[in-house]
Amino acid sequence: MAVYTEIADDELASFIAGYDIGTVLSLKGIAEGVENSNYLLVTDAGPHILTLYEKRVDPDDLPFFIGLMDHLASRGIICPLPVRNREGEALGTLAGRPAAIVTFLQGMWVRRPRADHCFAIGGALAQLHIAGEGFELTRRNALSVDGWRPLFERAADRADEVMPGLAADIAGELDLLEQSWPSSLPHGVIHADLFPDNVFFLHEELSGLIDFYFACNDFLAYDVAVCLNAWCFEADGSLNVTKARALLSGYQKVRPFTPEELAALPLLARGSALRFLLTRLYDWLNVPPGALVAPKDPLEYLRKLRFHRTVKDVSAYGLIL
Ligand SMILES: Nc1ncnc2c1ncn2[C@@H]1O[C@H](COP(=O)(O)OP(=O)(O)OP(=O)(O)O)[C@@H](O)[C@H]1O
Ligand SMILES: N[C@@H](CCO)C(=O)O
Repeated sequence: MAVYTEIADDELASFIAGYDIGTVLSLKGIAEGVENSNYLLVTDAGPHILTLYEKRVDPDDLPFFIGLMDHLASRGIICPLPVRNREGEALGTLAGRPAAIVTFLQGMWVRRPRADHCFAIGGALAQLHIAGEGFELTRRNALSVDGWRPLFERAADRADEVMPGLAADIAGELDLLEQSWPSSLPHGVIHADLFPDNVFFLHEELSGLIDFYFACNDFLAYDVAVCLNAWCFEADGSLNVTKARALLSGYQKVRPFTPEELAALPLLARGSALRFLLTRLYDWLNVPPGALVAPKDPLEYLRKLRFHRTVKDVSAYGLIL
């Protein structure tokens, strides 16, 4: 459960008094997520999500995230809409943290994605990439290749507590990725964290995308690589080729890959695996005292990384060249 910051009743009451959303009926910490503190806020106007932004969110990035949700929603992507207070502001301060209220989306995330879910998410990702065109703000991806070494350096001396030899394995991978990372591929706004727990389905249909707090400008195919890793592997660490093919086909149907993107995908998948290995490793070693959070397993991403090291081309992901 991710609730890092508790909210006092009087603070909540004065925060909500600035909005036209009625009076508070209940506020419950949400037992999911690891990044921010999320609450289900029910008022007599209905359910909302109240988010307090925590450590990994730079407050200067919040206008990008809020503006992006508005932009994408206006172009047909089903995502939370920031709720504005009477002064027209979507961002405020609550319990000493930057805070926002967004609309509540119906649906549930899928614990065990099937190939049809993967096909749907591929299509939705491509739609998101197209809908992101024309968004006027930009945000550098702080967790792309040039952010990995500084992150590793903050965890390196304790990495072998998680698994003997892990630090050396990561160091070798970093060297390789820094040398071979692509310098130009089609780019635009990416979600960068579109895991199953950030995608809702309702009655078997994709019903919404959430959690835009890693969104940034980067290679579009890197976002595909993030999804490939998050949606298409089995619990035992093996790739499910049927799911991978479904995800990539769902994407291509909406936005065909360029040959350069296809050629780069195995490397992008390695980079994406390393990115989540590193953030999970750091979080595993640095759980804040008293926080209600279950850190995620870094080694799941080491297994994915090792798989991609064996991949020669996208036929390993079920695509026919
Ligand atoms: N707009 C929304 N509508 C409905 N439920 C939501 C909404 N936003 C968040 N939630 C609920 O809160 C949970 C955590 O939200 P979110 O994924 O944004 O948190 P996070 O801490 O940033 O998580 P993550 O670890 O995925 O980065 C979601 O799994 C979902 O149950
Ligand atoms: N989706 C991330 C957590 C949120 O950044 C992970 O599974 O590591």
